[in-house]
Amino acid sequence: MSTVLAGVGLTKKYGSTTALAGVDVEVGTRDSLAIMGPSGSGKSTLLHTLAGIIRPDGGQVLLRGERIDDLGENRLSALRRKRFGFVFQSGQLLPELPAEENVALPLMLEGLPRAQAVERARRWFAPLGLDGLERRRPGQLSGGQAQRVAIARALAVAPDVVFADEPTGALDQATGTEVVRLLTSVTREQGAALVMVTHDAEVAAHCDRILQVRDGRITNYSQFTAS
Ligand SMILES: Nc1ncnc2c1ncn2[C@@H]1O[C@H](COP(=O)(O)OP(=O)(O)OP(=O)(O)O)[C@@H](O)[C@H]1O
Repeated sequence: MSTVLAGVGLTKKYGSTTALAGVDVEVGTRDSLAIMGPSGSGKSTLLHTLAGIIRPDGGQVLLRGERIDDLGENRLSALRRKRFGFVFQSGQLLPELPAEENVALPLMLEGLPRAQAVERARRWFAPLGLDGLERRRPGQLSGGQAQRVAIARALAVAPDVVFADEPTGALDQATGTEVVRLLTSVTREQGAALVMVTHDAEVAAHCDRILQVRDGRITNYSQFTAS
């Protein structure tokens, strides 16, 4: 496995609460990692630390071998925009923009002219089963369709890593399964790595590996060979 993103000896405290107590983790190209664990165990802190949103107190985050946790805020936010994609539980699409413009937005932020960005964005609709929904606004989409638009938006910039925080949390079981199946397969096809927090074991089972966190420590690392 060629490592894309690694966390080495990550620690984070909030006052007297230890959110991360020395975590080592890595993900590779076309690799997917699910982070599971009880409420308050440190899952979100770990995801946000790997994504350069939270700075660790100790340890390092390395993207393709280069340290990113000590970059200045401007460089770090530019890096997040270009090299990472994000899928949240819900509510991340801009309600006033059609789906295709929501997907095009990260490309426009990178300086691509609007027409080209929308043209590139449209290519994502068929692979994600969204054909014909390009001009719908988020309020005119089902929860599952909106999450698929969010996946397209996360992948539009061809990121190294996609981070997903409870991406199926607002969906029913069947829709959630369909969304996670697309998320894992499309991310893999694009050659990106996927890091996903979920409390749902069925959703986690779509990933190559599952990491269990408790009290800020990894307690179990399981690997699937047949995914
Ligand atoms: N900004 C913060 N300020 C203070 N304490 C925090 C902060 N963020 C997280 N914590 C604490 O750090 C610990 C880990 O929190 P974290 O959100 O990472 O857990 P989690 O496993 O994602 O939980 P959940 O499943 O409930 O979302 C918890 O005890 C939490 O209360």
